[in-house]
Amino acid sequence: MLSLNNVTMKFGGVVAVNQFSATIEEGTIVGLIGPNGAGKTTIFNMITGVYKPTEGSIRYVEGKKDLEVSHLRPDQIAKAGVCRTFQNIRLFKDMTVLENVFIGNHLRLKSNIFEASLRFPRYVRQEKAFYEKALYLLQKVGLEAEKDELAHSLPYGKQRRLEIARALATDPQVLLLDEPAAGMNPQETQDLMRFIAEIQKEFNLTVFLIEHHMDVVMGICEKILVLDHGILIAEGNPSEIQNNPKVIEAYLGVD
Ligand SMILES: Nc1ncnc2c1ncn2[C@@H]1O[C@H](COP(=O)(O)OP(=O)(O)OP(=O)(O)O)[C@@H](O)[C@H]1O
Repeated sequence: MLSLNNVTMKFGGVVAVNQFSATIEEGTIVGLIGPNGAGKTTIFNMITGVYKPTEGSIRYVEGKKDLEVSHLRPDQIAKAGVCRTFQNIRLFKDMTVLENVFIGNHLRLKSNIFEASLRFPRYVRQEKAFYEKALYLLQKVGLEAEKDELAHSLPYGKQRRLEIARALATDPQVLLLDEPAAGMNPQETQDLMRFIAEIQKEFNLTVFLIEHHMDVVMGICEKILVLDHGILIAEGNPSEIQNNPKVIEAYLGVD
């Protein structure tokens, strides 16, 4: 579970996020929507340690873990099980599809550099397991046939899937997706929705996603949070959000 309590983020005079409180329950898919500049990506940046909130707390509780995320570095947060994709795709463009996923595993590597360079049995075993896992994830995202192609040669929709596969390779418990359907055509968007719902079940993930495609948000999210000018103006299930006058005025009505 992620719990944000009265979180505020100020950049100089700009209050990007203002006293934001929300809970993202374990095993759910939650959407974050709102007009451009509402503060959505800033919330992701605080959850992943890119920014430290000016005020408030962000707790990540799962099993025996109970962490104050705002005290941790981005790598510590990723290692604790919170992983993300970015609004602008950030792949290793000159690496192959398989290498991109393989690299995601390295967060979980147990061998040290000495064992790796001498190819100790423990390292070789791990490498083999990672290779199989990377292949499995590529098959899951429908990119097995492209495994040896360079990441930048893939069409946009497939690059987005690859980014998700790489994030999954880190064994996250919480997956943050920043506009996963951006730039996708309606068919790719439909496929992506199915895919997110599928991986959520299979890997028992908690998914928190920012998205402008309302069909994605309304189709797969159990709960939706609506942000406007850094303030949470509504929270509810898809039909509650679609019928909320404040949301229609701030966002849905003007789309
Ligand atoms: N590093 C920064 N320095 C200064 N201002 C920032 C910074 N990051 C974000 N902001 C400002 O904070 C506000 C919220 O931006 P943010 O990117 O979080 O919005 P968003 O809801 O994700 O928008 P979009 O849908 O366009 O991606 C904006 O006014 C933005 O200019």
